[in-house]
Amino acid sequence: MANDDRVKLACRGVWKVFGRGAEEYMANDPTPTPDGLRAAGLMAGVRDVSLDIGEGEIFIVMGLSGSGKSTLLRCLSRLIEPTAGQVFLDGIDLLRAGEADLIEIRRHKMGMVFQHFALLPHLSVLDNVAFPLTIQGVPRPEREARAREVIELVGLGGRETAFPNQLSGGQQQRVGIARSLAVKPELWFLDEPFSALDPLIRGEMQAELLRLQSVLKKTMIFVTHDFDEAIRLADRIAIMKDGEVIQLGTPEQLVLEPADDYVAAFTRNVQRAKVVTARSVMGPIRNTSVHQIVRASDKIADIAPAVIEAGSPVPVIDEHEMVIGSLAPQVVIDTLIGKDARA
Ligand SMILES: Nc1ncnc2c1ncn2[C@@H]1O[C@H](COP(=O)(O)OP(=O)(O)OP(=O)(O)O)[C@@H](O)[C@H]1O
Repeated sequence: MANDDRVKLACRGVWKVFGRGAEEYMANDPTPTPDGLRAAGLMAGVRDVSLDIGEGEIFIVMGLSGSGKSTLLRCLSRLIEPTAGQVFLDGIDLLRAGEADLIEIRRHKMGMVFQHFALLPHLSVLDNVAFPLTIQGVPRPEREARAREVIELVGLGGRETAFPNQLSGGQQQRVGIARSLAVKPELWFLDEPFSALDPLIRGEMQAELLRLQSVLKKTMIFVTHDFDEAIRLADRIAIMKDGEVIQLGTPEQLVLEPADDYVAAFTRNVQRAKVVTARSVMGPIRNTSVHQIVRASDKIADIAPAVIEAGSPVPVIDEHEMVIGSLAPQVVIDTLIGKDARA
């Protein structure tokens, strides 16, 4: 997260320990080892996680099955009660909110999308999407207008009267997304929302999500076990293993400097040129007569043809249009073929 970004959601020292007597055990030993817990018949789904998630950020939680992703997401949304730790939404301690406040916060500030969320089979697309507003007591004309707006937004305009069983899996997922957006959530939790879809539809839905985000600028916490999906969507990725966040960084940071073999195993098959930026591989400023120019934030894959075509080093500019380095065609080629250009 950039320094000047506002923190929307934060957590400090969050633990979720499963098993009878977990609270008492944690009260006696606030930093238990996995072995100690096992001996007591307990198990930590989430171990001591602290995060700051910026407003408008797409924050991905990634890891193998059983690593604790869903449990962390549920703790952050307080769908389940953490055993220890704090969660702050806009600086307010969510774990101290009373039941009534929590219902209000969930209804008005949080949206949730799950892999298998139940659309109501006897309700039309319009009524499914308007359903959360019905619960809020929003009058019919207003809730239908809002529902039509979000149905349009997710590309289902014209299908308002269809029933769920008349829609494809991808379309049903769009209805679920529209329904979660109907209440204009500030925080959007998505737990493996596209995992049940075939690869082609999945790719379309990822593109759709990025398009929606460019318009809506929600704070998004998105769980996936698919690293390709993570790097396509993420501003930052938290990698989880055995309940812990073992690395947190941009896709580029994870690919260039994986913290350990577990992270490296995810990044191995990633096309480096799709995540590495000019800033990471550029050389010193050079005098050059080339007319081409690239931005420090440009991905190598996107600028490769232009730089190779230029035939000699191309100036690199930052967000203030200042020249901060140069990018040589050979470095671009090395990145494209997966050779570590920084070596
Ligand atoms: N209610 C529960 N009681 C006991 N153990 C649980 C409970 N819920 C989750 N766990 C355990 O906590 C660990 C983390 O589970 P979690 O569902 O968060 O993993 P995940 O990374 O989301 O996995 P997946 O990708 O398979 O959904 C797992 O070992 C799981 O068995």
